[in-house]
Amino acid sequence: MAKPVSIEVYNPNGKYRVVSTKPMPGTRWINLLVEQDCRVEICTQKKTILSVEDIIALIGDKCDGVIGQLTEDWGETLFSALSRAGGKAFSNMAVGYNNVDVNAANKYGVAVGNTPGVLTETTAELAASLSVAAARRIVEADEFMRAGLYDGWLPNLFVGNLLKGQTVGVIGAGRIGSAYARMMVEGFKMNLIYYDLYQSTRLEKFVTAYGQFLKANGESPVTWKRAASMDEVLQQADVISLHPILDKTTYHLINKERLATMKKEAVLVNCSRGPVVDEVALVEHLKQNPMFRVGLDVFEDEPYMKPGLADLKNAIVVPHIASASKWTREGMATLAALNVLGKIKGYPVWSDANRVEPFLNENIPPPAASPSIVNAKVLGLPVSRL
Ligand SMILES: NC(=O)c1ccc[n+]([C@@H]2O[C@H](COP(=O)([O-])OP(=O)(O)OC[C@H]3O[C@@H](n4cnc5c(N)ncnc54)[C@H](O)[C@@H]3O)[C@@H](O)[C@H]2O)c1
Ligand SMILES: O=C(O)[C@H](O)CO
Repeated sequence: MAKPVSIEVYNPNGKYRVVSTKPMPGTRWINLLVEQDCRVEICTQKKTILSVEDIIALIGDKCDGVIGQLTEDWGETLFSALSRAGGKAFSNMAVGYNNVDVNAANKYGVAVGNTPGVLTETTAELAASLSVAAARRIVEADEFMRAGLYDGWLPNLFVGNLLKGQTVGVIGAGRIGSAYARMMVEGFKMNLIYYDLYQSTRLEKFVTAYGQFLKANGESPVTWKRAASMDEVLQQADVISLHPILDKTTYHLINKERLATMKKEAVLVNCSRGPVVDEVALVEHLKQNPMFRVGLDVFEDEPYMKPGLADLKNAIVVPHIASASKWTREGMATLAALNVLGKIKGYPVWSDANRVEPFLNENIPPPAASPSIVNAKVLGLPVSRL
């Protein structure tokens, strides 16, 4: 029998019951639900990762929709519980939804939402920050300073890598990968090599135009290349950032063999999902190659790190904060709430999940649509004409 969970309730007499498994930033998402006759219940349990049992208890006997988190296991058990409670909608408060079994949701006719776009630039900025921090050894130097070890400028103190003129490699040049590539190309004048299953024409045009601009101003132009294989990126790039989705094709994409083909002084950044990298192999590679550096936002067995990683000076580790800017997190909460609300109210699905800005403007009411439902096609949901 699941233990009772503590909750905070808004608009107790609302017609539709919407549950959020976590308190989320901002109040707009709550107001939007309340204005549309929802009773909003927010789980305030002091437990970071809720179990399936905890969430079943939250769903209860009657629940129209749930906003959940990437730490939760949304599979057959939870979708059947939600369906039994009359629920028709679930939204992750995240763009990645590898924690969700979409086939199970389809089976129960539950719409699955995610939150693309609003976190693109914020996540790319963290990947760029980790790239610079790793290349220039910023965290190591900070620790050295705080430890009182600095006793004067030295020619060899914390020498790192110059980014300008080097090659940045992007694996998974979707929304975030492309935004990161633009930052590194424009900000540090790096050349680009990328690998994705699809061509990113917009990104290529951007780099071409920027290269022409630099040339017209008497500077060396930047270049781009779409690699035929991921291995080409790993072998040629000086800084490599991983931005694919996590699925069967990207699990352990970076393994022992591939690490061995990378440059000895390369920088590897992961802001996608932990299991994209074989972390045990990475720890061994970092030990063997002290000038190889990594910046990691995500880990294979979150919240844990593989043994040895925390002791390595050539690794920068942060706790899955890539999307953690106030604007983005509030926007993610809004998109997740509107995904659920849209399905409850029978609204159509927004036609372009890459253009969610109209939902984020606080000065106007959001469009009457669900911003992003990943299984809309399978469920045969209508698409907005707006
Ligand atoms: N660390 C964080 O806090 C954080 C924040 C946001 C997103 N993410 C992760 O980043 C991922 C990407 O987000 P996005 O909005 O850019 O998604 P996106 O769908 O726009 O981009 C993903 C790209 O990966 C490519 N891809 C898929 N399989 C591939 C493969 N086998 N090899 C190479 N490329 C492949 C796709 O073609 C696509 O272009 C999310 O799924 C999520 O897991 C993490
Ligand atoms: O997928 C996502 O959205 C992140 O991991 C959290 O922002």
